[in-house]
Amino acid sequence: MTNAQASDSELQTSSLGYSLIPVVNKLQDICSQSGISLPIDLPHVAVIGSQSSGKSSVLEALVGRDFLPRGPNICTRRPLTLQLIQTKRGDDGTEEEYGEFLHLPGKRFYDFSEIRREIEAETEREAGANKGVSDRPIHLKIYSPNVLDVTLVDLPGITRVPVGDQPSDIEARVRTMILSHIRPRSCLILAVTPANSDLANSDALQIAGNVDPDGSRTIGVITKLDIMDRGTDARNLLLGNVIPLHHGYVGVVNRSQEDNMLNRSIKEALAAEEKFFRSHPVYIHLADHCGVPQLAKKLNQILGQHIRENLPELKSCISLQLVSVTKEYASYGVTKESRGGQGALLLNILSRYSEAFSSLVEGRNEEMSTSELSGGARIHYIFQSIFVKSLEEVDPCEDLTDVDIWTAIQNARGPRSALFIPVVPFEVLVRRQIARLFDPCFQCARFIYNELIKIGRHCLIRELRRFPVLRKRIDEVTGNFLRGNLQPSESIVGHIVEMEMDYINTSHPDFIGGDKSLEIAKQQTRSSRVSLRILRERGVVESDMLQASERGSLSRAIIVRPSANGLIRSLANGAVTDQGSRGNTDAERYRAIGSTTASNRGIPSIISGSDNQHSSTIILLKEPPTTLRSLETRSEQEAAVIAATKLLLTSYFDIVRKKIEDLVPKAIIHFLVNHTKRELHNVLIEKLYRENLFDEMLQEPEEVKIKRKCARERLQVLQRAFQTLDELPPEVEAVGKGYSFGTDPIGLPWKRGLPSSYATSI
Ligand SMILES: Nc1nc2c(ncn2[C@@H]2O[C@H](COP(=O)(O)OP(=O)(O)OP(=O)(O)O)[C@@H](O)[C@H]2O)c(=O)[nH]1
Repeated sequence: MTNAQASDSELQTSSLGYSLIPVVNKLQDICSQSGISLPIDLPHVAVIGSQSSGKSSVLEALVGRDFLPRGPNICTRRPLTLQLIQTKRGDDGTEEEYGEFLHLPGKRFYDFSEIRREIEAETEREAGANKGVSDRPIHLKIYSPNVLDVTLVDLPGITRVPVGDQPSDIEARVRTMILSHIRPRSCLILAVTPANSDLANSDALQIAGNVDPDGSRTIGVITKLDIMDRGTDARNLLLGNVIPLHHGYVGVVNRSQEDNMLNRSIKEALAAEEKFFRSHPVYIHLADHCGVPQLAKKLNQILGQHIRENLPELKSCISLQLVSVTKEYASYGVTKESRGGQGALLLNILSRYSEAFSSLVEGRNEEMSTSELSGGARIHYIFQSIFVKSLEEVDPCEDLTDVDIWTAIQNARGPRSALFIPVVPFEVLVRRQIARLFDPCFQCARFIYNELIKIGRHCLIRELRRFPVLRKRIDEVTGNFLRGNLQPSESIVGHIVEMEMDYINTSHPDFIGGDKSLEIAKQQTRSSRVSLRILRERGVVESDMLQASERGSLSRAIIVRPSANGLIRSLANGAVTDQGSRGNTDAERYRAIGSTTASNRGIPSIISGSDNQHSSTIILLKEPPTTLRSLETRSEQEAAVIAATKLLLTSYFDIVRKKIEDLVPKAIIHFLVNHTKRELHNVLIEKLYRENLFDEMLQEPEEVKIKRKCARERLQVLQRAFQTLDELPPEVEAVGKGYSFGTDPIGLPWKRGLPSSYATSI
């Protein structure tokens, strides 16, 4: 190693933050690659002390550059905020270093002595040329690849006696100015005291004590050890025996005024300082407390600790990113190139699809929605709240009028009159009502089919996004299979209804039976007629009601005259009418009949013969009409028969309804739902697991491939970042003396290391 190299390295190691630069660089790389902004805001370092105590000299030595005005007659009269900004080295390794003032934006100072001149000039612009002091800071940024991002503040020195343009309260003003800079907890205080003054009366320590009474952020710096009285030394001061300080003291030897005049470089000054301490009989034993490099080390430890304290936050940021990128990466699934791998992947997907289908149907789905019903719950809803509920609302006599019932009874009776309820019309009517159940049953099966289609589409929805061809084929196969299963379900559902229609089991224990129904019906008819009569007597029944209730008796007395087509119809006893006289509704029909009879009341034309000479010899019967309909008017007995029939219908329909409500869902579950659930896996494998289809099935869109690649790269970066944080060099080890700006790292998660799930090789 040459001398020049050696002194270069000495200079570097004595620089503030030098040892931390690689660590911070690493962290910055981690952050920029992970897309996180570095959550570390290093504390700023303020240098305070009495005038000419050597503050600027200490600062320069720490930065390793000559750029500050120094000298017995040149003092700091405005705060100087020096922001060090780390820049990247050029690709060819070049190191560009320059300064820029806030008051001269865009102007770069590559010559550091020019920076010094600008500081002096700017000080004069604001504070005048005659010792005046101003609290308006000068902002200087130094850009260099060799610095740590940290801010240093050089403050005017404390002075008691006003000189030049200084106001009489100069001491108070400077103290206020210093306090405003060092009060924030994030400020690290370098309290500079010259060794040739009384430490017990140190201005720096006294002011620092105001804002940092426990000394947790103050470092004592003793300057001018080289010009102490002969025979005295600062041993006790440096060891903290005079005024103890949490972070202790460091003694330094800066360039003297003579050195300045001789233009001694910092390098030379450092070498001289080292020689001084090494050759001093007292200080040689206090190596930890002596020299600018030692001061830089102490500061670096404190800054390192600060970085360390911020690591948990950085680590948890990276951790969060790791979780989300791991998830994203997993969502793109794995790719398989070999036939075997493809086959296994396809099999796996088909199995999980079938499993997901069953889970959704059975309500075992892990991603169960809490906002709406899904899967099996919807099937249950369709059965119970739609199908069963609708069936319960069916009125078995809804579209059966009394006329319909009576017509059926008459037809079944044939030419005879019957005293009891005939079985045939009941069966005809009940069958007709049961047949109404076909539609809701088929609809129910179709609803469930639609639900199963939806469930199928919902299975592996995310995973299959990357295999659009496979998704389409799976949907096709599932759809076809479901359609195939719908057929037997509909068929069995149809059979269930048909079975009910084919055999009307009037011996069913729950069936009301003919006798009982007639008895109840008679009671009902009688009581309704009685109440009708009472109402009529009270004048409550309106004319329409009266008309309706009296139709029976009226009709019995009516003999219908020929209608337009000349036919004569007897309405008595069985009440028939022809098509021509039939109105649209029962009421209209009745009115039409009434008006016809009004002009023909009396002797029917078929027997009157008054306008026909030969009528006494020939009795002409009119042809019966093509359509014969029953009238609404009936005797009490007949009304009871109708009511009884209705009771029978309702009773029997209820029995059938209960059975259908029970059996149809069972049939649909068995033939459609469960059969699909059981066989879907086999069907999918049979149709889709073909080696010649592997490539086609597992074809991914280009977009997915790109996204997977990006996610993998980000994941690798984050894993590396996580690991790097665990392997930070000892520069960021905690300083034993407990300097702290806040967070206590003990027990925080950064120590736990890389979660095993992220450590999986990609
Ligand atoms: N011999 C010797 N001289 C020193 C030492 N430190 C500083 N000096 C000299 O003391 C004088 C003042 O030094 P500065 O660094 O300007 O002190 P300062 O505290 O910044 O001064 P103000 O800004 O005016 O308050 C300069 O001439 C320095 O060369 C030292 O350790 N030994």
